[in-house]
Amino acid sequence: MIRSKLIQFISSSPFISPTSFSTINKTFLSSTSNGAIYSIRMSSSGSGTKPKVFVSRPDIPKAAMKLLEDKFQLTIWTEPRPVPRDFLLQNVGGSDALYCLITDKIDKELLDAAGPNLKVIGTMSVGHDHIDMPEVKKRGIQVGFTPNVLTNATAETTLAVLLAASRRMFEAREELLNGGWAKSAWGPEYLCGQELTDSTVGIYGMGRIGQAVMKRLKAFDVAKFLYSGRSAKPELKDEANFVDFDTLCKESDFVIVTCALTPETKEIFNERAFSLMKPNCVFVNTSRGGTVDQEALIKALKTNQIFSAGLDVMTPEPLPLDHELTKIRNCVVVPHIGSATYKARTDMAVTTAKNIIAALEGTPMPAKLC
Ligand SMILES: O=C(O)C(=O)CO
Repeated sequence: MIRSKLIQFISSSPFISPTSFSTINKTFLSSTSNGAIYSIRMSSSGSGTKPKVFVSRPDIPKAAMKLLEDKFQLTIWTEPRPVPRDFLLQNVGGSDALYCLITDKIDKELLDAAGPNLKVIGTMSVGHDHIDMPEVKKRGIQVGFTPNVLTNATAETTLAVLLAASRRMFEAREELLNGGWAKSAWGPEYLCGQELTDSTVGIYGMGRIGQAVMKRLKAFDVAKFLYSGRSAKPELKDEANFVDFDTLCKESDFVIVTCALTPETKEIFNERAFSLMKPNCVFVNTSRGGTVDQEALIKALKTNQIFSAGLDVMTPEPLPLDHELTKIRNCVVVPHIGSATYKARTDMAVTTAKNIIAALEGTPMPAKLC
């Protein structure tokens, strides 16, 4: 309310033209081509010689901001939501580095807007499908990312959605709240689900996160682990069998997707893949929504072709409130919280800051993508 009043006041202020900045305690206001006024914070006067870093979110863990503030002139988007595209395009120009998130699309248009000074992009993520990598490489821009530090948190989330989907936790809560439990009481088949004990678990994409998921699932007395993806990993020969994609779909009681989104994995879980799966199959996705043909998944869930799904990722994100996925009984959906622990997010932010510092100071990045 106060903010919208402030914006109204600023909009009608004769001192602020559509392209000008106005100082309010180091917070600057800028309007976009459609007339909306947003604010950014600048960490120093702007006339210094420090390299310029655009930070696309204000709620970056403090430990990382401190590292950046000490060395650079920062321009920081001030609202805890993704920076509007047109605003980013208008304000990123002249930056030496860009601190971005998976919600920021880094494409040719954005790189053009940033201009020739841009030397490094630090993405606070392990996934990088939001970055046009060929274009970035062509321009000689370095990219840093955050592998390893979010592996455990994401593996934990994978288990959480797997168990919620296999043991029908969302349905159970609904029953508790809507009186269903009061009606049926304890019943032999009431809210029964699928058990991991003696099951076959298939992991698609046995990278760092896939392996961390397998390690945790071993405690559940799984009978067999299968995995599929680009290539077999000899070091896993005693723990899991490398199989082709169809075998993974056909033989697994749980199919878990932990691969990166690439042109090869785009919508690889399609109608045909779901038709191969067992009716008791629990499908879990904590990678990217784009690996799934969502209409095909919805059909497979509605027709009980598979038992249930646990999804941390989907298309689009955020999911509209009335989206079909939110209404399907046997689908557990959570809002992309894979790496959402304080520890992981702090480590991701610090790694991103260190990547940017290293690139701008000409030393090796802790986690370099290119
Ligand atoms: O790091 C990533 O790629 C994420 O999806 C954040 O959880």
